[in-house]
Amino acid sequence: MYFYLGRSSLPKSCKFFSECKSPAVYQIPHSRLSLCRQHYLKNVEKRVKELIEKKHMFHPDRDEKLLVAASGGKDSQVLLSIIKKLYPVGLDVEALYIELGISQENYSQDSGIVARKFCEELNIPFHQLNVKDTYGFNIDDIHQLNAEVEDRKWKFDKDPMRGECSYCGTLKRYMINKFAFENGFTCVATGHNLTDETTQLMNNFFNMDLNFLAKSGPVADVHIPKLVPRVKPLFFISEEEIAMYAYFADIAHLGTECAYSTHVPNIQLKKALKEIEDYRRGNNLSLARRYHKIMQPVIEKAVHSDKSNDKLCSVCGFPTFGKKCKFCKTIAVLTDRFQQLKIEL
Ligand SMILES: Nc1ncnc2c1ncn2[C@@H]1O[C@H](COP(=O)(O)OP(=O)(O)OP(=O)(O)O)[C@@H](O)[C@H]1O
Repeated sequence: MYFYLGRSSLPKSCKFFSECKSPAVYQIPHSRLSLCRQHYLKNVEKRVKELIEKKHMFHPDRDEKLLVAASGGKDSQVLLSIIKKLYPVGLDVEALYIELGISQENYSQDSGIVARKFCEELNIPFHQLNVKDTYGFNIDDIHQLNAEVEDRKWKFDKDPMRGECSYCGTLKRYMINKFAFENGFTCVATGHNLTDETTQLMNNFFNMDLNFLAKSGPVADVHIPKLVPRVKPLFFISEEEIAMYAYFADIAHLGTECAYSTHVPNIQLKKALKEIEDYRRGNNLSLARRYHKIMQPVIEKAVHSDKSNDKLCSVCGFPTFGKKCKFCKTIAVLTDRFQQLKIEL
């Protein structure tokens, strides 16, 4: 079987230095290189390894402890598998799943089961945290709060309600970092891919959000006390390539999309970038590469992005730019609104 994917016709045999006579199964979108199954898997692993090494993300020879944020989706499942393949021994790797309480289509429960099972297969210690057990409410509750606020036509001018995805992102980022810091991890890896990153890049660009533009990249938060450095080893691998990797390597993952994420504006942006990619092949990869090489350093300098911020939140003691961190402010505001609207949790 091979994948044509609407591109120019796929040569019959693998083009891996003309050494391989196996049938080609997939053509790498940006380079048009047609490869057999085995060489395609190797090609992706090699590109991931190169980025890990170039950016000094982690290495078995250093005394490090890596935490992979595992969601059960294809990106983090592929990431777990590649890390274990590249570093079968010597690297201390564990995984963390955050149970967010998204019940539609059993999304959260199934995601946790898939992630846990795969970690057991790979022999990676697996941890799970539950948002509701920790903070008293979950994403379903926030969804209900949003609906009630809209029904009653309430307005909070100072701090308007945001979409579920925005709260979800704030909760996940905070909980993952807190767990990593308190358990001695030296690095957190997530499955963010090229498609996620270019979509976010364009979103930040359209908003002219220079602070976010300055921060974007495969490595983040290296010099901030109590913020464990975050790395994205799949930064230059597209969503399509990851889906193909998962298929050819037979990696189990949850195919369902979160029901709350289907209406976010970024979805339209992602579609637009895909259309551009269809007639300007390699656009996303060159956008990400050139942005980080040419423009990001200029923007970083212009906004004096303070990478050495050492302020700590007056409530939780984790990093912040103001007096209170965004997470503590969010928790306080939401707790207050659940009480005002008498929503049972
Ligand atoms: N519930 C979760 N628990 C732990 N980590 C998570 C969770 N959700 C997302 N992540 C981390 O954040 C990354 C990006 O998540 P996002 O929700 O954008 O999903 P995605 O791009 O579809 O990735 P995936 O295919 O891995 O779900 C994931 O790859 C994973 O590393």
